[in-house]
Amino acid sequence: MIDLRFSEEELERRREHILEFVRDSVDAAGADGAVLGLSGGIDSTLTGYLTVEALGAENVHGLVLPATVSSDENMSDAERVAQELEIGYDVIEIEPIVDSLLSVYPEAEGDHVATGNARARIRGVLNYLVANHENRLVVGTGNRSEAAVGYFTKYGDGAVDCHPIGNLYKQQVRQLARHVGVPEDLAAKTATAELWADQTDEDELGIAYDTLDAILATHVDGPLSVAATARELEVDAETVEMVRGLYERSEHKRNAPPAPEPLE
Ligand SMILES: Nc1ncnc2c1ncn2[C@@H]1O[C@H](COP(=O)(O)OP(=O)(O)OC[C@H]2O[C@@H]([n+]3cccc(C(=O)O)c3)[C@H](O)[C@@H]2O)[C@@H](O)[C@H]1O
Ligand SMILES: Nc1ncnc2c1ncn2[C@@H]1O[C@H](COP(=O)(O)OP(=O)(O)OP(=O)(O)O)[C@@H](O)[C@H]1O
Ligand SMILES: [Mg+2]
Repeated sequence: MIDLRFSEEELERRREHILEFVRDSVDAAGADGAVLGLSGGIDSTLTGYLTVEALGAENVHGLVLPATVSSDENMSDAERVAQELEIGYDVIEIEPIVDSLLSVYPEAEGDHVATGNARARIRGVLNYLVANHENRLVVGTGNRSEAAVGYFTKYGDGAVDCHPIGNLYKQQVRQLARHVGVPEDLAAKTATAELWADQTDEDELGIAYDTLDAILATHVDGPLSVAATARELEVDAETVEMVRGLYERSEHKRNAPPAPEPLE
C-alpha cells in the first residue's frame, strides 16, 4: 500500500493553508464566526480544533446532537472537545424530531437508511437555525475519502458552507489531528456515522480506509488505470472497480442540482 502521510513540514503547510481558508471563508461571507456539529469523531474534532485556531474560541459555536443510536462515549467525547476548546456549545436531543417526522410519515418506520439520513438532515437543519440566527457559517467536516465515494448524506452532513478538511484523505485527517494536539484516544477512534446501531464506515463501505485512500490517490484522483492501480497496490481489480463505481454513482452528491440546458 502506498504511504500518503505528510512530512512534518508539509503538515505545517497544510495547517496554515486550512486556517487561512477558514478565515477567508468567514470574512468573504461577512459572517460573525462559525457553527459546527461535534460528534466525538475525528473529522469534527480536527475541524473544531482548526476552526478555533483560525477564528478564536469566542467565534465558534458547537452543537452536540445526540440521537438514541449515539453512544454515550461519543457524546461525552464531543462535549469534552467543546470544553477543551473553550467554545460555547449546546446539547440538543434530536430523537423527538425524528419521532415527529415518523409520526407524520410512518411508512419510513424501520427503514434504517431513510431514518438514519433523516437524523443527519435534522442536524443540518439545526446547524442552519443557529447559523441564520447568529450570522455564522456552517463549517463542514467532510474529508476527501468520504466525498469521493459519496459516503455522506446529501443535504444532511453534506449541507454546509465550506469543507476545511475536504481535500485530506482519512489517514491524513488522523495525522493532522495528532499534529495539532488532538488527544490520541480521539485521533485513533474507529470511524462511525452513528446513523443506526453498530454502524462503522469500513463495514458499510466494505473496504479499509487505508486501501480506499490508496485507490483514490492512485486511480480516482491519480493517473493510473484500474489495472495498473491493482498491480501497483497489489489489490484485486474488482476492488478498484468497486471504488470507481462508488465514485461515479455519487457524482450527483458533489455537484449543484442540474437544470435543463437553456434553449436557443
Ligand atoms: N444519479 C442521481 N442523480 C441525482 N440524484 C440522485 C441520484 N441518485 C440518487 N439521487 C438522490 O440521492 C438520494 C440518495 O442519497 P442520500 O440521501 O445521501 O442517501 P444514501 O447515499 O443512500 O445514504 C447515505 C450514505 O452515506 C452514509 N453516511 C451518511 C451520513 C454520514 C456519514 C458519515 O460518515 O458520518 C455517512 C450512510 O451511512 C449511507 O451509506 C436519493 O434518494 C435521490 O434523491
Ligand atoms: N451526534 C452528533 N452531534 C453533532 N454532530 C454530529 C453528530 N453526529 C454526526 N454529526 C456531524 O456529522 C458529521 C459527519 O459525521 P462523520 O461520522 O463523518 O464524522 P466524525 O464523526 O466527525 O468522524 P468519523 O468519520 O471518524 O466518525 C460529523 O463530523 C458532525 O459534524
Ligand atoms: Mg462519526
